[in-house]
Amino acid sequence: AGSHRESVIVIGAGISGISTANALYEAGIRDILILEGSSRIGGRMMKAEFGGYTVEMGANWFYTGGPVQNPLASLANKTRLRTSLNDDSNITANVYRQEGGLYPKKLVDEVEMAASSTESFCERLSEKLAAMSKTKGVDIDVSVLEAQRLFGNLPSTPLEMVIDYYHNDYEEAEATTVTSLKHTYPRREFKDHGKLSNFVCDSRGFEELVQGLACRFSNRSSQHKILPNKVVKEIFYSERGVRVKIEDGSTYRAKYVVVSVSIGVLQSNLIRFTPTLPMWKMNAISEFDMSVYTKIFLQFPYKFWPTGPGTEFSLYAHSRRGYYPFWQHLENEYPGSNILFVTITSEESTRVEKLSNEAVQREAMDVLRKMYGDHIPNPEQILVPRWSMDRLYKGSYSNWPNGYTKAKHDQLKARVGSVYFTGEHTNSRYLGYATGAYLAGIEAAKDVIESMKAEEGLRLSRKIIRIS
Ligand SMILES: Cc1cc2nc3c(=O)[nH]c(=O)nc-3n(C[C@H](O)[C@H](O)[C@H](O)COP(=O)(O)OP(=O)(O)OC[C@H]3O[C@@H](n4cnc5c(N)ncnc54)[C@H](O)[C@@H]3O)c2cc1C
Repeated sequence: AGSHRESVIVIGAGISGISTANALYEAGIRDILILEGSSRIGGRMMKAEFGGYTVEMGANWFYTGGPVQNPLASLANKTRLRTSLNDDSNITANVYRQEGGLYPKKLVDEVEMAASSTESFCERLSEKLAAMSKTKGVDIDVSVLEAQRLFGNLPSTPLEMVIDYYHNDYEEAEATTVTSLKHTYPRREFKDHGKLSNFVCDSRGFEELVQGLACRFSNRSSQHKILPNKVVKEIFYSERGVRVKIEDGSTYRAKYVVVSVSIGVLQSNLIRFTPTLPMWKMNAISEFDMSVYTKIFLQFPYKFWPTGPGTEFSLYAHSRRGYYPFWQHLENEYPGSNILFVTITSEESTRVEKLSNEAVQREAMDVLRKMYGDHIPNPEQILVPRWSMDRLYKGSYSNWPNGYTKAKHDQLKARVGSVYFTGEHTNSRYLGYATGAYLAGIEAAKDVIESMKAEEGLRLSRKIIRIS
């Protein structure tokens, strides 16, 4: 390897990298090389076999029912992905107190109503800030928590905190102190694509959708290649092109490189750029936020939780915000699987991901015994994904922090010479979501094609000058 020069090298075979390659292929570009650090395609769309069932360690949901067709839904249709519609409309009936026992639904409904009006206020304030920023020509923003304070509804009791968690942290996987109001509210993903929550429960996994995209171009007759186990450690770039160095000692050359690794990986020192990236680029990278979202799966010898309509989701209210707060059972998707999973995020995630499985199980079981009583059995299996610890991800997905301007985000996705950037974090509308990653891939491919055309034009005009 190394002597042949490709047109484009794509780093990463997650949905954005594969989407880039597919869009380039559709534009007629044939010599593309995809270098993937792990042994598989799919990136953060990642299944796991757990207790005889397939669960999703990464992306799990896509949203439909809105005015804009979700491109992921069409891809899911093509692959005939098995999904189930999640329904959280009865969640206020399933909120547990720290010491056990359910809160009265009426009380929770009141807190939920207050949280919903806070959310409406946040949406209105966000639109006002956007308008003000435009007229004044400066980016004016506040954090979600500051907006709540302005509205006069700062959650403080365990019940208020867990409902607020469910409205905010559960979506952004980050604390409300960090998250930008203006770039988060209203949530475009739901406004555009809809609020129908399609939960992927397919033995081929959500990643099958990425496989399906890759199949379009990576057949034997095409020169597109996807090479697994190629961890990129250095990118040399100049006017003439790029040279990409792999940990295994191999080197690949191309005219252009598209980097699709997560913002967490860009913030780490896994990939060295030579020459060093300019200061504006490094600042844009280091000031963005990578959140952590952890789904912990537990399989039990038998069910001890309620099943049937309206039982799918439960909340656990603890005085420590975000302590094992969000529970879901898989009885609708996989009847008889006896699987529960709990979602934790941000600081709790980074804390828990450092613990042993045994320690996590002890904490989770203490919570479940508060919720369901002392008699319940220990799980037979536990699965703890550790996204923040994995050097190929360094977290779960990006989050737009308060104070980060649109101009800075433009710099985050801007190319540096022949180095292009894609990935979910580069899509300003649906960042964090797999849909955003897919669309980001198409955007990056367009940018590369434009450069190719510009260069072709330059070459042609030089020729014309020479002839005349
Ligand atoms: C726990 C969790 C839950 C989520 N839930 C949802 C959800 O329900 N719905 C939703 O829409 N989105 C969800 N997401 C987000 C979604 O998974 C991502 O937005 C999307 O998959 C990102 O795709 P990507 O191509 O941008 O990045 P990635 O999938 O990270 O792809 C980048 C690829 O680059 C590779 N790589 C990294 N470093 C190197 C290197 N040095 N050399 C070579 N290769 C390298 C990685 O292995 C990876 O395959 C979730 C994510 C997580 C982690």
